[in-house]
Amino acid sequence: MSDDPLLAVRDLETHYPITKGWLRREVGRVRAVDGISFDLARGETLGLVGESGSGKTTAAHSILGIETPTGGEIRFDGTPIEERSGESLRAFRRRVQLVVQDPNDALNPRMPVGEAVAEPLTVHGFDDAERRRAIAEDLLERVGLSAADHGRYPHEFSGGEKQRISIARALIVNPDLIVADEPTSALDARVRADVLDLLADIRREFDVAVLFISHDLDVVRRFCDRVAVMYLGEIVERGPTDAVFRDPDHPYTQVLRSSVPSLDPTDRRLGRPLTETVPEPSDPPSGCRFHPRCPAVISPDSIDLPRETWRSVAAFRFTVQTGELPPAVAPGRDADGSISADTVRETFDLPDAVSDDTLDETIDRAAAAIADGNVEQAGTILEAGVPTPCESTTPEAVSRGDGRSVQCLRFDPSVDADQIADDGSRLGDD
Ligand SMILES: Nc1ncnc2c1ncn2[C@@H]1O[C@H](COP(=O)(O)OP(=O)(O)OP(=O)(O)O)[C@@H](O)[C@H]1O
Repeated sequence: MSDDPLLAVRDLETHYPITKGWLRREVGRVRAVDGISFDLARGETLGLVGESGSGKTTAAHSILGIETPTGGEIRFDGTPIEERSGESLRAFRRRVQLVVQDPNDALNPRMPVGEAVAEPLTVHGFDDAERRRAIAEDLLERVGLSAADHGRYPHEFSGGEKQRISIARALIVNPDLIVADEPTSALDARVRADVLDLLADIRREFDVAVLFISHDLDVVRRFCDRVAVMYLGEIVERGPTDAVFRDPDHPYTQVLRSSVPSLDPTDRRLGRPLTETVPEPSDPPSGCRFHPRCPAVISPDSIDLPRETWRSVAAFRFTVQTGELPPAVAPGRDADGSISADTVRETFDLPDAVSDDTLDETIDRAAAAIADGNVEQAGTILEAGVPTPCESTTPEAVSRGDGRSVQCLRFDPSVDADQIADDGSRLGDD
């Protein structure tokens, strides 16, 4: 066995072209995965979490060769996967198996489940039919079904049972890595726990590594040794699962965690995003991609405000720029249509005046533009008058010890602590 990690992903990039016209001219790119790196050791479980659209499935499909990466490198057992061909490629396809969210996608409705479980053996040249059947029956039992289920068809099983069958099918070729893409999301809560327990058991029994993809932090916390948090194609935080979820460093992880009350109902230091709109991965924000939504976005040197006031000002800017204004101030509002700049200030929890004169004038002008129904102009005014270092500087990953790292300017030693306006380690709900 080599010293290389089982899986080493470096600067992986998978962009999808956006094309136009019958010549299919490329007019842009969806940056679904945009430079992620991680290692997975033998027998380890790594969770890849993030909201829908953050690039988790694209990352998994790139590793499996279902999608072709546009950049970076993926090494499996020390060998770049694009260098594999012939026997080495066949071995890779055996050693890495996929379990998908909906087991119906993995099972042919007209094939008895025993045959479905045994099918990968056939594909990999295992000719002895009787032996194939015996192995499949053994696996059906090991995933909690019965050898006698061998001749039954998928429709005779519940969703949870079908997922057990697809896990048996993945295991039959004795893989080193299972990529599990939302394997329990389609199941109801009780069955989900059973299938997770099964996955945990077989991982130990078969000593198989698992790349576990999920938007469900609770599930990842129960199952994974380590976690990598993805946002808009990038990994923004990583580390041992317990440590990351107990005390997340990245505001995005804090926001994600705050949407899962069961993770720690006593912890009130929760963040809410400034805006709900997730930007398009074809046009990600500059600097830190989370900055337009980040409740801990950093104020520039030039603006010195109490923290809560700065947060309201930043929320004002980014909400106006997304164009999704609260109904009270949105263009086309009911009533007689006329509102004052003061109403705009009130709606956004902005004080009547802020201590910084230039900023106060910016807010006035933007509020007046909104009162006139000119949201775009207000956005332009705020973009120029309410800058943040988070939009102009791309954060590097900063090591936080114990195998943790975070990609956030709040942890960059060169950023002035005054700008962060708290101790830099967490969001407060103060
Ligand atoms: N074949 C494709 N062509 C163009 N864009 C794509 C393609 N597949 C995915 N995308 C886009 O890439 C981005 C990342 O999608 P991906 O499915 O990898 O995210 P995800 O985190 O797995 O989300 P989900 O949980 O919803 O599947 C999304 O904006 C998605 O619309």
